[in-house]
Amino acid sequence: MKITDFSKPNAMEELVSRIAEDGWAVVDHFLPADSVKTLRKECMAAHREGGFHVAGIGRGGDFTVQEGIRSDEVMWLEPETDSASQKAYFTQLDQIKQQMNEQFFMGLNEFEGHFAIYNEGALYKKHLDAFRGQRSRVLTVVFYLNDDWASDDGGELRLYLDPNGESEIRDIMPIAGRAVIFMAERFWHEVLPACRDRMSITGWFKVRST
Ligand SMILES: O=C(O)CCC(=O)C(=O)O
Ligand SMILES: [Fe+2]
Repeated sequence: MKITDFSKPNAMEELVSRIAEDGWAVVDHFLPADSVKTLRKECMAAHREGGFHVAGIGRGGDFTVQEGIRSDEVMWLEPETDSASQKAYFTQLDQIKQQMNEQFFMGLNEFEGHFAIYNEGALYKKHLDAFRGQRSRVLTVVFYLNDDWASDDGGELRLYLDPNGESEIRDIMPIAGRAVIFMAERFWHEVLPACRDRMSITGWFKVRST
């Protein structure tokens, strides 16, 4: 699996062309290690303070909590945050947005995202992120905050590259500083259960709905 190293020169060009060509990309060192560490601390502190809620499926009147399908807890991020690390994350995302819009006319607009904690054993079964009939969520970005993640910890993001089948999959470990970016309407994916707590920021770029 090709991984773009964001600490190397020309990584941004490589990343945006991979998203444009393949529809998905994996990036390591998306933020400096100390920012990732701070984000992890902020995530844990907010959780301790009770800021999270059990995630659900669907929207508005269709919203339901179904722990057999999805069992993470989330807390939405505030765009006007005081946190320097959250600002650094938003700044990185903004660069990607600008490049995707300038080079590939993607029309990405606002970003909405949340911290997520998957407690030991939690999962998110195979799904698509874009709600049917709505074209607002176009690009998914998942960013991982987990130190020292080992291959037998589980918790991989399983990405299905073939929209019609299950043969072409990629299992991606949720290691600290790694981002996975993919087209929200195109890629089915799931979160496999882990044997330890798993933390991330998941979010979506939207296009203006007309
Ligand atoms: O945490 C991940 O790897 C993916 C999370 C996800 O699929 C979602 O929140 O929609
Ligand atoms: Fe998802």
